[in-house]
This record gives sequence, structure tokens and C-alpha cells, in this order.
Amino acid sequence: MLARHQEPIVAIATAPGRGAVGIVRVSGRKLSSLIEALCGRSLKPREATYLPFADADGSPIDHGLALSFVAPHSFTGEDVLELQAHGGPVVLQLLVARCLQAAAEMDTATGQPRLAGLRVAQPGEFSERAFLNDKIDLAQAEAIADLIDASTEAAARSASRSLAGDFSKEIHGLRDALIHLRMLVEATLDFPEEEIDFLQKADAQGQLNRLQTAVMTVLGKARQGALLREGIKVVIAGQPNAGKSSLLNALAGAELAIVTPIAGTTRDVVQQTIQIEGVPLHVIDTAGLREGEGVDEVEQIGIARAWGQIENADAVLFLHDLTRVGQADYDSADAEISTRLHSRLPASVAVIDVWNKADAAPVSLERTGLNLSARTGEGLQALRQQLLQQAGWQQASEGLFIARERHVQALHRVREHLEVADAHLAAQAQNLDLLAEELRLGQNALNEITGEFSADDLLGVIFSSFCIGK
Ligand SMILES: Nc1nc2c(c(=O)[nH]1)N(C=O)[C@@H](CNc1ccc(C(=O)N[C@@H](CCC(=O)O)C(=O)O)cc1)CN2
Ligand SMILES: Nc1nc2c(ncn2[C@@H]2O[C@H](COP(=O)(O)OP(=O)(O)OP(=O)(O)O)[C@@H](O)[C@H]2O)c(=O)[nH]1
Ligand SMILES: [K+]
Repeated sequence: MLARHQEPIVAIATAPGRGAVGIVRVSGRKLSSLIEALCGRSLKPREATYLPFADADGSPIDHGLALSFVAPHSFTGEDVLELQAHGGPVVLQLLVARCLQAAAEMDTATGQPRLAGLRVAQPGEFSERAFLNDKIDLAQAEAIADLIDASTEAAARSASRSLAGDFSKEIHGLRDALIHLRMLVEATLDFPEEEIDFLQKADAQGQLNRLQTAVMTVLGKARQGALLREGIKVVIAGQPNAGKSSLLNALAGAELAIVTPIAGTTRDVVQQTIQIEGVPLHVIDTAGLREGEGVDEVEQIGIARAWGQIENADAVLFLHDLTRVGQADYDSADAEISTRLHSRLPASVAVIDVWNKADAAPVSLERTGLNLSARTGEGLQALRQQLLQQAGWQQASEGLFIARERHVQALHRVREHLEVADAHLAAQAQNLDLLAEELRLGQNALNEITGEFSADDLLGVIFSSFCIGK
């Protein structure tokens, strides 16, 4: 019985649907016998060979290119066979079926199946093999998925840098400095009489502080990278008719939400992802917030949903209608919403006051803050910049790499362990064991990022979110 990670796997590697070319990929320990059956000959490694693909009885499936990689010089680190055929779903399904069938055939030379245990791969399993065979680390494997999922050019280029190992190199740099410090402390533990002298001479304090600074730098970059991947959620809120749908449409450059002069038009949540300088912003238009008579049941539900969205926002655009500002009932309703917004949101979530319909308002009415016109587009650029600032985007010019919230959290933990270590070091002599322990925990947190130290269930969560055949 083979363990799951040792079983040979097959899958369609290309996207579902039709395409000029489609690829079926097999990975396993030793594919020579399978190749013999499928291709009728052996293949020269890493050289495309044009061949007929056919069923066991000779019925044609396609003509295509066969490409073999021999372990360990392949994507997965195992033997890999690619059948590059015409990209139709039926052709590719037939090829997968043919692979499974040929694998089960007896090889007369050995009296064994050609490739015992071949099965269809689960999502992410090829990348998981590459990880398990040390071809890539966990951060690089995640970068493959992020490259495929990238929704902006900046995200794609950053994912490509992480895949190339830029992020991992930063983590390894931190790890090496941490290991050096650990060795120093652990060595000192063996010579208790001289420990303080020893640590002072080696400038342990200086080393630790430089490491802390370096961690903060990487954490800052990882935050930017995570922002590129995840984006932020921006909710547009305000009274009916303030122009929320108009603002969403203006930001998106498309007519997504229904705009009418009738108050209470938007009842359901409309969401659109836009990008500003490559940062994805998930912008959400909500039902106008109001109370009292004339609000029917549907609108009521819409308003409840609006509050639900607001409570999950990273930033709220509180939209005001400049043509109505100054009217007593309008102002009191705005004041009520404002109170409620601030009481429901944590302090970390910004509420940005935006004064809309500047084109129709008397100049004297314009407010300090963001005056804009969703109709003419005036002021939109300033709003975009404010949103980027709110997201924490620091126009990183070069060398950005993609990162995930998981990495940011791990770096936070590294920072915390180093802070405690710093306190122990300052307290000196009696706490050296505790100091050593904090450094060890800090190193574990770093290793989680690259996957050198991680729970099996974490791996399962990460790889199962990949697309099929990856
Ligand atoms: N046709 C095809 N294109 C593809 C892939 C693939 O599997 N098949 N990839 C799959 O995702 C990506 C490329 N990734 C790859 C990574 C490593 C190796 C490889 O053969 N590595 C060997 C040799 C390296 C070398 O020659 O320098 C090795 O690491 O030893 C191949 C593809 C994108 N394009
Ligand atoms: N003059 C002017 N009118 C605007 C502007 N923005 C929106 N409007 C008008 O205001 C009215 C309401 O716009 P919507 O975008 O539907 O407002 P809303 O806040 O989504 O409204 P609800 O769906 O009722 O919550 C429409 O007639 C828009 O054309 C603007 O910048 N200037
Ligand atoms: K609307």
C-alpha cells in the first residue's frame, strides 16, 4: 500500500473548456512503463515528441506532443509525463481515461501493473508534491495559486517574485540571524559563570535589536503584499439619494448599480472589485439608510444588510448630499447615522466623509474634506488617493512580493517573541532559559511561513484551495 503522497497522479492541467492546446499531466515515481504503453516508445527527457495518442485497441484519440521529465528534474520532483493534445474537454477526458487504463495494464516484462495506484489528482496536488519533494517551499507554492488568481498586473508581478523565491529569501535572512543569536544564547547556557560577559562581548543586544528592525521591515513589505492579494473592503453608506450608486458606477467606470432620482432605489448589496494602482478594492453599494414611514419591508431588509456590510468594512465612505445639507431633517438624519456608524465600528475602521453633488451645490456649501461629483467625476482622483492611504498602501516602487494574511500573522508572532526576548535579555542573568525559549518560538513562527514547521492540517487547507490540475 502506497501512502497518499506516494501514489501516482494524473489530471488535466489546462483550464476547463476549449483551447488550442490542452495538457494532461502525470506524476509518479517511475513512468517508463506507462510511457511505453501510451507512446509506443520511450521518450527522450525534456524533448517534445510528436505522436499519435490512441486507445488500447488502436482507436485514435488525437495527435499531439509527449514530453517527459525524469525525477528529480521536474516540476514535482517525480517523473512527469505531459500529453499535450488539442484542447477540447472530451479529448482530454479520453486521454485521462487512457492513462488510468494503461496504468492498470500488466507490463509483460515485469508481471506488474505499468503504474500501480494511478488516480486522478486532487486540487493542488501537483504543487503539493513539488513542496513535499523540496522543489519549492510553502510560500512559493502559495505564490503559484496567487499568480493564477492575480486580478491586477501588480499582483501578478508580485506573485511571480514570490514564486521565484524573493519572499522566502527575506524569511531565510531573518531565520539565519535568529539562529545565530540562538546559538550564542544556548552556548552561554552551558557556561553559567561567564554568561553575561559572553553575551555582552558578542553584542547579543545589538544583534537582537537589528533583527527586530529587520523583522519590522519584512512585516511592512508582507503587509503590502497581502494588500495586493486581498485588497480592502470599502462600503459606501449614506441616506437615500445621496448618490451612492452613482459613486460606485463612477469608481468602476461602468453602470453597475441602478441610479434613479427615487429615494430607496438600491435595496440589495451591489459589489464590484476595482483597482487603484494595482490594489484591489472591493467596493460595495448599499441601500440608503433611513427610518420611519414609507420604508417597506424589502427596503427594511436592504437597510439591515447595509449595516451588516458596514460592520465588516475596512473603510466606510459616508456619503452626503450637498444639495440637501442645511435642511433640518436631512442634517439630523445624517447626525443619527454618524453616531450609529461610530458606535458600531472599531476605531481602526475609517469613516470618510464624502460630500457629493458638488456640481449642483453653491460654492459656499462645500465642506472641508472630500467634495466630489459622482456625475462629473470631479474630486474622484482625490478620493482614490485617500482610499489607498486608508488601505495602508505605500507606493512600493520595486521589489514587492505577494504575501498572505497567514504570513503577516506569523511575522507578528515573530515580532512578539523577539520583544519578550528583548525584555529577558535586558533583565539579564536569571532569565536566559526564557530568552532561549522565546527565540526558539520566534524561529518556529518564521518556519511556518516557508512550511519547514507546520501542522498537516495547515497544508491541507492551503493546497485544497488550489485549482484542479495545479
Ligand atoms: N508545459 C508546462 N508548462 C508549465 C508547467 C508545466 O508543468 N508544464 N509549469 C508547472 O507548474 C510551470 C513551469 N514550472 C516548472 C518548474 C520546474 C520545471 C522543471 O523541469 N524543473 C527541473 C529542471 C529545472 C531546470 O532545467 O533548470 C528541476 O527543478 O530540476 C518545469 C516546469 C508553468 N509552465
Ligand atoms: N447633480 C448631481 N446629481 C447626482 C450626483 N450623484 C448622483 N446624483 C443624482 O442623485 C440621484 C440619486 O442617485 P443614486 O446614485 O441612485 O443615489 P443612491 O444614494 O444610490 O440612492 P438610493 O438607492 O436611494 O439609496 C440620481 O438622480 C442621480 O443622478 C452628482 O454628483 N451630482
Ligand atoms: K441607487
